[in-house]
Amino acid sequence: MVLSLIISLITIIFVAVMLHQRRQRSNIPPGPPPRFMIGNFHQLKPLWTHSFSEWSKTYGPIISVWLGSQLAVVVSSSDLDKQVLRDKDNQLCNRHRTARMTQNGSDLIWSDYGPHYVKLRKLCTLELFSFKSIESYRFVREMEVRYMVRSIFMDLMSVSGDCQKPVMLRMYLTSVALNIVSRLVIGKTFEPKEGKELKSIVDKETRLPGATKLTWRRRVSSWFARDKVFMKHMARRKNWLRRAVMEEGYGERERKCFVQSLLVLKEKNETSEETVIGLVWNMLTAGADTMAIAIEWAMAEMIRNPNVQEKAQKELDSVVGSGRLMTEADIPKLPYLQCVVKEALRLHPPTPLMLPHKASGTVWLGGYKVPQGTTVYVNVQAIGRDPENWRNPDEFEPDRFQLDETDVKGQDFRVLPFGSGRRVCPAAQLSINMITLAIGNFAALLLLDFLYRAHRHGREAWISLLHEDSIAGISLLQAATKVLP
Ligand code: HEM
Repeated sequence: MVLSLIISLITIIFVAVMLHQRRQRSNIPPGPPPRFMIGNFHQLKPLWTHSFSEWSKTYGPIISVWLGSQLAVVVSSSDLDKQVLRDKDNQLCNRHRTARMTQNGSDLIWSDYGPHYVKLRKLCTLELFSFKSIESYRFVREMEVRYMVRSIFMDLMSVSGDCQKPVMLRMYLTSVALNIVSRLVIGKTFEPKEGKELKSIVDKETRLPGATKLTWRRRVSSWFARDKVFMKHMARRKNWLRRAVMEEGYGERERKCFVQSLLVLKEKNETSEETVIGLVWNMLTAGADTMAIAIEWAMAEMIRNPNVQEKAQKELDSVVGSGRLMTEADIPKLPYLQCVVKEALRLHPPTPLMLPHKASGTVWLGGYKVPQGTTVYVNVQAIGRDPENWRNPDEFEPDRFQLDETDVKGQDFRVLPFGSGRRVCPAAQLSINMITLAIGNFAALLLLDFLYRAHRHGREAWISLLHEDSIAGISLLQAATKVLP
């Protein structure tokens, strides 16, 4: 009797769940058939953007993907990204938070759109990313880039004899980007020991559940162990931030910095320690890798396309000459170099799926239903390569940007490396300045000297440009590029 009651109850619950799921799935965009419980996890490649782009070819520019029981909708056309980021931005500007790693939304990146978010965004815009603030830190960027070019050069010179030791640009780029962001945010650079610990924390974070580079088996198994793993990781991250950012004599920084303004707000009880720590973490993690990846790709494409490199160098020669290094003041006079940066960001956006948005209510996109709570991804990598919008979309042709004043900061929906709308990257201008400055300095100085040196020594010279461990998911591994003429 009891047994048959239990069986009937289980059957009723099962049928109710199935009916609910079926209702949920009606009218949603098409997509690869999901499996019970795991959805499409088992089909996802380590770089999700690749799977999404392939599925879009089969199912169309708006697809459904099931991440376990969580529905995600991915859009891959400029018409649809306009709907997500402009027309229906107010219903799609919340964030999908996967774990405690996302600060429970007390920071800026993972906060839902609301009074807390608006307050933080305003603070960041005024204190960090205003025109005045960006200008006031110009000397820091120029100093750091020069220092980087000099250390690469010195390291190359120290390579002895026939040794073809590759130079890992990523190493220098990540450290220069981190130095720039940390000076901006906490008014100092990290000690080598602090920097090492930060790197180890970030590396660990990419291997935690929710990270994109896990196999589906590890993802599913770690899903169940997530609480314990997260708690341990978060405690480590918090301790590091407390030590490196908050405690160590924050009053004695080189100059006024963002964290000081945050701590004043905290003393007045206008913000919490969690938010201060969250914001600092946001900037350090959002800033360093993205800029490094963009510069690395721009360099890789210049070396793959000697005609582009030659044109950029000619422009630099005529504007900057050989007597000094390029500065940010030269950028307006270097239109071709600006096009090189735009083209690198079009073809290789460092965050190819942007950051996940969430539907705050039911939204209709392209005639399909997107239920409340759905995670929405914009595949900016696929959109930047859409043959509907771009001629020879897979080719690196900076000239395409010379014909018109195409914007890459969120106004033109065919190319959105920084996103668009309410959640657009607040550091777009800062990043563009930094990338242009870095490749201008590389192109003007490093490559020419490098070629000269290689030629003089009558041997091959190699720069290893890309490496495996890229957050944005660069698939080209260890591409050692031959640079002899
Ligand atoms: C090439 C460099 C960069 C690229 C391509 C990039 C790209 C992006 C993208 C695509 C988003 C998400 C937009 C959306 O969800 O709609 C974003 C958000 C964000 N980025 Fe960047 N970013 C870069 C550099 C930086 C730097 C240097 C910083 C800080 C110093 C930064 C801080 C942020 C923050 C705080 C957000 C969250 C904004 C919000 O949710 O309101 N980014 N970025």
